[in-house]
Amino acid sequence: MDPSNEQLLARIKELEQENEQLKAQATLQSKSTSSFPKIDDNFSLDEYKRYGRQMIVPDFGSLPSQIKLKNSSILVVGAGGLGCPALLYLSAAGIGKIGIIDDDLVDTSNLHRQVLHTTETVGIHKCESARRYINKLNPHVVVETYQFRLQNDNAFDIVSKYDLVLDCTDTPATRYLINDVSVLCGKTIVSGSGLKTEGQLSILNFNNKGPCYRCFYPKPPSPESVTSCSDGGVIGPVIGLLGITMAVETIKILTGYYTDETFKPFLSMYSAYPQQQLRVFKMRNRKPDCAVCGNLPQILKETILENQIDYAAFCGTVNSNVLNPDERIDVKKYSELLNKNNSQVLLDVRPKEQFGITKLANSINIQWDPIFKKAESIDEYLPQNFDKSKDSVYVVCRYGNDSQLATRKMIDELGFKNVKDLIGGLNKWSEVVDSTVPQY
Ligand SMILES: Nc1ncnc2c1ncn2[C@@H]1O[C@H](COP(=O)(O)OP(=O)(O)OP(=O)(O)O)[C@@H](O)[C@H]1O
Ligand SMILES: [Zn+2]
Repeated sequence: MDPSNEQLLARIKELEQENEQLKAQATLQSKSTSSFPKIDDNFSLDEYKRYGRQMIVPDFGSLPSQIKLKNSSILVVGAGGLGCPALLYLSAAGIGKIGIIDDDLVDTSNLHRQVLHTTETVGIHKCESARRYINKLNPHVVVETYQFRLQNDNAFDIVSKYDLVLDCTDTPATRYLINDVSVLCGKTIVSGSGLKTEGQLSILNFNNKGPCYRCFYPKPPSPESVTSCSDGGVIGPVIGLLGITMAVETIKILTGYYTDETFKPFLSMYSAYPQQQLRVFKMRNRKPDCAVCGNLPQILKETILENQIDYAAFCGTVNSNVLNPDERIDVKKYSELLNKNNSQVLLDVRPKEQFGITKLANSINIQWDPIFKKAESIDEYLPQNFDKSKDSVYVVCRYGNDSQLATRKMIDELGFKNVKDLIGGLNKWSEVVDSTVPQY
């Protein structure tokens, strides 16, 4: 397509989206001001009816608890697999103000678990997609959205505006950032995570007295250990269940069910396979010498935060100095090379489940982890007359992170002289060379 037409179509799509947002806001405003007049100091008839079934549950705490929810504000970091179900139930429950921060756009691969987003909202900001859903579900909730990443330079301003923070990001770097900033701002954190068939939940810095994440894990892991692109996937309802339990705990905290006396730090772990299991472990109290929540003077704590790793650069990409430029190859160049000569070895270092979904022709699959642990096994898979000292090997993975680490290892430790990493992996291949290769 002519590039100017493409730009025009993209602009039309943007304008259509803006138009829809304006219409939705206008409808909402007219509804929330005129359709639901208050019948007392607190609620409209609609709200009494809407929240009645939870108000009558004795543990919930009746009308006073519902009023507390209405007067509460929460910040949900990440409108993904954990954030969507948490947002769904918390907005339905009647939290007064909900902030959502996420810089990502809705992708088709999100839809099996990120239940506020729909096929219709693919391509738009997750924040906006979530806001639309919540507005339809419960117009009494005020939704504030931040369509960018939470990072060092904005975290204090944003976190300090809310009563409680839900960490729904599941990324190690952001987990430390949310922890440190929330502790310094005195906010309780409800934190969740999930992978494959399992998940965990904990409450951190409860009432600014409970233990924080650094009481258990004082230092962030090294960038290399968290930038693997073999992400392992997750079963939708497993992460959904964790998001919902985060909503339950948030309600208990905001309604005052837990007190300083009754709250005991815990970590709950859910496994779906082979049989459902929920285990709750007691955790220890605050560590007096914790660098963030311990008994250090405030000024020192802030210095600790300032001197931390660059959170924005921490996630998503392997250190750019893992490989030299001559140890990497552009996917386009590699495809041209293939057209001339088809004899080089292409090593695919993804897990076998992913290799089973899609692969490039004539590739050999040896997963990055086993290569790392048991390097000699690579030789068994190579063609018989393969000469490590001169023959070429190209290494590919899903996004191009693991392949860099594998390439480094093969050159430094395994005696390969001619190894190159395919920049950007299969994803890039699908974008640039062959769009029939599915991105999953
Ligand atoms: N620092 C951050 N600030 C704002 N949002 C964040 C931050 N870190 C992560 N997120 C968001 O948290 C959400 C986490 O969602 P989830 O773990 O389900 O994965 P995803 O990134 O959507 O999916 P996939 O891994 O398939 O691309 C994402 O939408 C991501 O953009
Ligand atoms: Zn601590």
